[in-house]
Order: sequence, then structure tokens, then C-alpha cells
Amino acid sequence: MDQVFIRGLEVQAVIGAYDWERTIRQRLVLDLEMDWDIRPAAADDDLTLALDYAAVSQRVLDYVSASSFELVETLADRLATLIMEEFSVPGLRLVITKPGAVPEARRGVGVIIERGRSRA
Ligand SMILES: Nc1nc2c(c(=O)[nH]1)N=C([C@H](O)[C@@H](O)CO)CN2
Repeated sequence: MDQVFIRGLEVQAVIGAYDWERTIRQRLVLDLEMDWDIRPAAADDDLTLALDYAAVSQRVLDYVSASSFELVETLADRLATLIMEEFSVPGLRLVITKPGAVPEARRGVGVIIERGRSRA
């Protein structure tokens, strides 16, 4: 399946399980790969037939910046459902990195989820 991707989308959110984390905003970095047949859009050279990565990016930024979850797992799961429902995306892979959570983890910690994809 073709994919439309968004990489390194940075957003600040209230995210964390500890009391001190409930009072601050922390940086998250999102990587998103969305299954999409690009051939109809390519055949007609028509954005209305494409999965608009700018529109998805803006919706993700709006949602995450307004969210307030304890776990990155919860945010990832809710966000995946939202994207699939609102943009008719049949399957996706989402990586949420919380760069500052474990200072010794130089490239961050977080979760990777896949939804709507059959296991081969
Ligand atoms: N699997 C997870 N582990 C941890 C999470 C999380 O969301 N998922 N969160 C924390 C704390 O909020 C941490 O980020 C504070 O530094 C710990 N472990």
C-alpha cells in the first residue's frame, strides 16, 4: 500500500503521569505513516483526491496541543482513531517520542503503534 507520511512533527502538550508533569507542557515529536492509494490523486493531479498531509498535520497539532493525558499510550491510541475516522485512513503507523523523559536516552523514549493493518 502507498503511504503518505509526516515526520518530526513537534508539539507541546500536557503529558505525564507524575504530579509535576501536570503543571507543565512538554515537547513531543510525532512520526506518522498513513496507508493511502495515491494513484487516483496522481492520475488527475488533484489535491482533493489526495490525503492532504498539511490538513492532517494541522489537525494533529490542534488535538495534541489541547490534550492532557498521563500516558503516551493513551495519546497515541486516541490520535490514531481520530486520524482514521476523520480522514478515512485505513491503516497507519504512529511513533510518539517524548524526548526529555529519560535524559540518558539520547534519541528519546515513547511508543510505536500500528492500527488497521493486517499482520502478514
Ligand atoms: N510506557 C510508558 N512509560 C512511562 C510513561 C508513559 O507514558 N508510558 N510515562 C512516564 C512518565 O510520565 C515519564 O515520562 C516522566 O519522566 C514514565 N514511564
